[in-house]
Amino acid sequence: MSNYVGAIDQGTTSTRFIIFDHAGKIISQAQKEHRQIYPQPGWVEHDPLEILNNSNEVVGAALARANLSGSDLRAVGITNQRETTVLWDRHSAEPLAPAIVWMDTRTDQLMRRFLQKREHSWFREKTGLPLTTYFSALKLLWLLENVPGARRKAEQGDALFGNINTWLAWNLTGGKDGGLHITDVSNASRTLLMDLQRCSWDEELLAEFGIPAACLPQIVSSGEVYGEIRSAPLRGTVLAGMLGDQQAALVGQTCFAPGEAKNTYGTGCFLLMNTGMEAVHSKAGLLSTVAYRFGDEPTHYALEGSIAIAGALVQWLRDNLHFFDLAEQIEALARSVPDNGDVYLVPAFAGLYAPYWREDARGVIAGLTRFATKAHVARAALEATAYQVRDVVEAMELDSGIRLRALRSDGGMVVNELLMQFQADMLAVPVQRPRIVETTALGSAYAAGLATGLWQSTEDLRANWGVDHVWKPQMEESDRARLVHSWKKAVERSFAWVEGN
Ligand SMILES: Nc1ncnc2c1ncn2[C@@H]1O[C@H](COP(=O)(O)OP(=O)(O)O)[C@@H](O)[C@H]1O
Ligand SMILES: O=P(O)(O)OC[C@H](O)CO
Repeated sequence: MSNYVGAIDQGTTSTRFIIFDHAGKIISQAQKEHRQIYPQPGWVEHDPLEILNNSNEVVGAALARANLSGSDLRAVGITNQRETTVLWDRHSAEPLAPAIVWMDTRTDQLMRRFLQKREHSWFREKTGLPLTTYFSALKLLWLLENVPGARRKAEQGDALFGNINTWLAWNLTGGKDGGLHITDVSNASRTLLMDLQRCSWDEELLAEFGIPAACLPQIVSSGEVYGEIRSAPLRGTVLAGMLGDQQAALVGQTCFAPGEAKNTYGTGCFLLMNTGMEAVHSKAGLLSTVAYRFGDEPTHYALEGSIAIAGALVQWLRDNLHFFDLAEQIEALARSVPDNGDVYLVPAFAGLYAPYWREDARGVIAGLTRFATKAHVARAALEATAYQVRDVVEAMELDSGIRLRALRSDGGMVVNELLMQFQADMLAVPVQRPRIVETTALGSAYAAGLATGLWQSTEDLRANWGVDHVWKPQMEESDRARLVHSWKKAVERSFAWVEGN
């Protein structure tokens, strides 16, 4: 039997397909970006068909590069941008509308409607999540209320809801000719519709939101043989893993013991700490979420600090302000000045997520003087990610009572040395980058490989983890305190921009 496992990593910015071997080494990979669609302020959409086509394209390209076919893979896992909501017609396989992306805020009016009746705590107790625009429930409800005919189709089971994992899995396993309509526990825990303890759809929540059960996928584990892949180019292998991308990175970083944590710097930034078989309810503004459940093993939980805008701010400077042509050029620009020149940028483009959860916040640039240049703004943009992560770590330490000793990092931004050093300085603990930085894809490959016997247990996987680089804190405590103080002032300035909340 083959020792290769494939992972489809469908992220907010791009889709990758990576083939790994038993040691977690990359055998082949391909990647493609998809369009970000912004029809109105606050709206962010993706085209589900473009994502499906890109996924098939990168799979084909990576297989061809390694001269392999689907049947040369032992199994395939999917990992995905979470919460992003797709509703499609099961007979035509056509989406009823563009996918509503996780950071889209069009549902803020809907959110207020529900908050007039219920407190955040009611939703948190059941799901581990506050009621915000971030999670899938309100996005799905928006589609049911705004797309003509959608509610009727959903009630009759003719329209299917899914996050991107479900959409891809359904298409891979047969689509309109009998594709599996499934989601894994980690993705289901991000819908605001799943009971976090029982890991099943919660009838009270479905009734509260008016969501028909007939359109929901079946909740399955994160690693088991779900079924055969029936579409090209992966025909000949099985689908055996599914994990939300942030949970997949936790697995790829082998954070299997309570207290072990990772931080992924991508479009957004997501810090997850494994809390073992207990869902710890946060008092400091973090989320409680499912980390993973492999086959019949117990469900593992995590505390999560979600930051909506990290790498997306770099993209915004590139695409909207035309500061540079390539994301990586931000580093040279930011390094051309010795410090931030007292400029602070709070990227509250989608409100502020953890630990603030302020829907009414919007982006601000604070501290501007005639001295400030484009380079200071670029530096402030990079620093913003590190400050936001610091805020989340503070909350994580409060909730867990565990003092972080080092931060395992990964994601597209970890090639940025300036950011990584500044992060170590802001946290006053070392920041580590592992040898294999494609931890998200690796995590879902691990899920699929565990389900098909390539690895026997999670403990087996630890051997594949090793450090490539460590950034040690170098900043004086007094400098750190001064910078953090100004950042917190800037955060306050971003609040209550949107009125009527
Ligand atoms: N050298 C760099 N410095 C800072 N940010 C970068 C750099 N290279 C890429 N990025 C940012 O990283 C993000 C892409 O990371 P990735 O992990 O692929 O994202 P995702 O999984 O969300 O699609 C983009 O938002 C991009 O702006
Ligand atoms: O695709 P990423 O890496 O930006 O991750 C997005 C998150 O899953 C959103 O919750």
